[in-house]
Amino acid sequence: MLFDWGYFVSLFSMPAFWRASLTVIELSALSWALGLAIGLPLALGKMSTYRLLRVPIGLYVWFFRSVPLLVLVVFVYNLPQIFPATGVVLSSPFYSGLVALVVTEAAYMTEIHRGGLLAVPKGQREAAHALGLRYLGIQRLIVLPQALRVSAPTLINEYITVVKLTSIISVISLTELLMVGQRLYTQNFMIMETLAAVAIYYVGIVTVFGGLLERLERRLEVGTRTPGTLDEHRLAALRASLPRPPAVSSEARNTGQPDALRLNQVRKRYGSHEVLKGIDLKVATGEVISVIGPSGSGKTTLIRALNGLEPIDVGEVVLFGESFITAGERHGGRFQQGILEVGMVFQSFNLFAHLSVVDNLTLAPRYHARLDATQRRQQALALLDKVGMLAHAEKYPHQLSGGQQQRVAIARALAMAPKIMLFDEPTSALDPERVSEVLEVIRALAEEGMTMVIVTHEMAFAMSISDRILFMEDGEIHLDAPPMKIRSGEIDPRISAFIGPAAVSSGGST
Ligand SMILES: Nc1ncnc2c1ncn2[C@@H]1O[C@H](COP(=O)(O)OP(=O)(O)OP(=O)(O)O)[C@@H](O)[C@H]1O
Repeated sequence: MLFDWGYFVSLFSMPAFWRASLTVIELSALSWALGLAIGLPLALGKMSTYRLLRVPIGLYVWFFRSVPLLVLVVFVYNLPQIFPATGVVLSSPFYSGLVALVVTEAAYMTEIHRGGLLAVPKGQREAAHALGLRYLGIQRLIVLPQALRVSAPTLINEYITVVKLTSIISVISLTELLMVGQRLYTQNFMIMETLAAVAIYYVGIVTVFGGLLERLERRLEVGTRTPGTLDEHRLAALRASLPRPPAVSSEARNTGQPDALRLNQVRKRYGSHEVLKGIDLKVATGEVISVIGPSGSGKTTLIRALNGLEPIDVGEVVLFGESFITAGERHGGRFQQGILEVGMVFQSFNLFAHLSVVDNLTLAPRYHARLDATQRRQQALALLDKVGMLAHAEKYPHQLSGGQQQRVAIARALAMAPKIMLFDEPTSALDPERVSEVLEVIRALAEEGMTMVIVTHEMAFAMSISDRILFMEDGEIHLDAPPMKIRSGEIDPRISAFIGPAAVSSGGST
């Protein structure tokens, strides 16, 4: 039997096929978009620490990924037999098909989104938290934009799957493409020509809409964006238009003001391992404290406890004379206000990878509705200038070296005008030749009078910049002394050896 090309071609001008194509487009787009929207909160719920959310969502995903779509479609279409009230909607094959597809797609999308959400580094959530963003703000501004980019190729693939799955809805007599074709070939027996045309209609829909989504994906991809460095001429013009960066908000020390920070008997354990064993500490306004000690002694845990990134089990953190964090309590108005007064810089920078350098700086002020958009940008540029990064303002984090990223991270923390800066091993992830550029920025802040607590392994730097050095070991502070006392040799020789003779005798150089 020959292939009837004339008949085959005539099928592309048949209104019934075009109407059916429209049905397929509507059904697939709606199912995909609703599945995508519903899958997102389900994925967040499935990752939640609350069992009451996690378990039912897990069961939903397991069940609806296991049930064949065909079975579900027929079941939903016949639901009015049990619940007559549902007939208002479900007697329509389109809406029955839509419900079945959405229920199935939401289960698949939950897992796709979960993959995207897991791909966003935890450090970025912590950086956002340290900038005072709350859960929903962190999800909306940091996590979801990046998670969606990660899962975009799989989401687009899922759209193509949905387009093809709409053919199953023909089982309940929806006049989609396959149904129109079936009606034709049962009358004229031109099976091959009709099915070939049906296939081409599907291919056309997938090509057009899948292609559009892929274009959108490419536009959203930041990894391919490579804005350049500003040249000297533009840099000079920009610099001339900038305001002075905000001054460090520190009052003169020893003026009878309460301590900037005070820790009262802070304890923290992980399981049976007590990592902080009743830490008492006072940091006066304008003071620079360096925390040193062997690996695993609790330095990072201590500094993370100072801004609530790590909950404490016992004790209290007091900020400028007011209770800030107590055991088991890291929320409420005082905590949210306090967190804005404490800036944090992380070992691994934790810049927001989907935002340009300048947008990294404006994000938190925008979230907290500080200044207007122009002022925020001007302030951000001024801070970038202060850390020597103005020429790179429009770049993305992936375009920067480690030292440059860390300088941006410092400027980002400063954008919220904190009264205290915490540094958690700010140079540990850097190549040796990049260390000094970051240390110089920290030194400049110290000279301006910023109150700072710095966890560091840079002994000479700590000795040169600090008012006091804390030596931690096994969750306790074994030494709290000014560098002068360390240099005078009045301390435990073991600690002196840890600091190293070169650093002890250096008296200043880094
Ligand atoms: N989330 C966690 N769960 C369990 N144990 C942890 C956790 N975080 C830290 N610890 C443990 O607490 C102890 C102190 O860790 P911490 O990171 O505070 O030490 P550190 O002095 O900063 O070390 P380093 O200089 O190597 O960074 C270590 O024994 C570590 O294994």
